[in-house]
Amino acid sequence: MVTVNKFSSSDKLAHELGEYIISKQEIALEHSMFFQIAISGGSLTKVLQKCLIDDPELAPKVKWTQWKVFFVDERCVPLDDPDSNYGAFKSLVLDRLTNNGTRPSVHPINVKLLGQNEAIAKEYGELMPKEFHLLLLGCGPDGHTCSLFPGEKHRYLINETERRVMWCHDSPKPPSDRVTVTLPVLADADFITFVAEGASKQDIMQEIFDTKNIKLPCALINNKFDKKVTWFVNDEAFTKVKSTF
Ligand SMILES: O=C1O[C@H](COP(=O)(O)O)[C@@H](O)[C@H](O)[C@H]1O
Repeated sequence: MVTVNKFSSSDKLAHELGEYIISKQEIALEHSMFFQIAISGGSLTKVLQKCLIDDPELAPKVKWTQWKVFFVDERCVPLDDPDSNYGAFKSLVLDRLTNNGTRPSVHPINVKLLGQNEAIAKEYGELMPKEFHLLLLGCGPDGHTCSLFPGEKHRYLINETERRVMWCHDSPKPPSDRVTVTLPVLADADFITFVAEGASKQDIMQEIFDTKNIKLPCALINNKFDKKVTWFVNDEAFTKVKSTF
């Protein structure tokens, strides 16, 4: 069964998520030189700013120089484009690390290859470590995560068993061209953690947790990797869910 942590406020959620990330950092650094993490874009980036930068208790505990940061999905746009997941992480997190000596190593997609999206995905898959200590994922109101979207048109991404990063074309959510990790990356990760907040997530939470509709990528991931999946949700997002955790 997946673990669900529910919070009455976004501030409490962010603090507990921060504690959790730091605990995973410590576990990883017991046996590895680096904490290898891959993150989503979207609303998650703001939560990361809250817990890793703005939280005075947690910020000093983040061992940034030992972090290797990758992206579970990225939009095929320049890094300074407002749609870039790297760009959002840079402006909300990296640029706020005032001391240059405390920066993580961050690995964006190779934007020199923009327009050759298959090549971007291939290169990014080769660059990624095989095993991540932690994946931090979002959940869209349609049940997508990373750039793994529901529906027949995008089933080629969910069904992939070999390639670890793939080009997602015709994304239903703009921008249309993206790259995304596939399920083999999730299978090899130590921990998979979702963050979902707000009223726009109410219906999809019900479908994921009550109906358990595995046509939705988030519900499929719950089903396949249940023991290592943890959700951080707020009460507002979980209002319609009847199942108890
Ligand atoms: O397009 C994307 O959307 C999802 C969900 O975003 P959210 O703002 O609803 O949390 C995100 O996890 C993914 O990385 C991003 O590319």
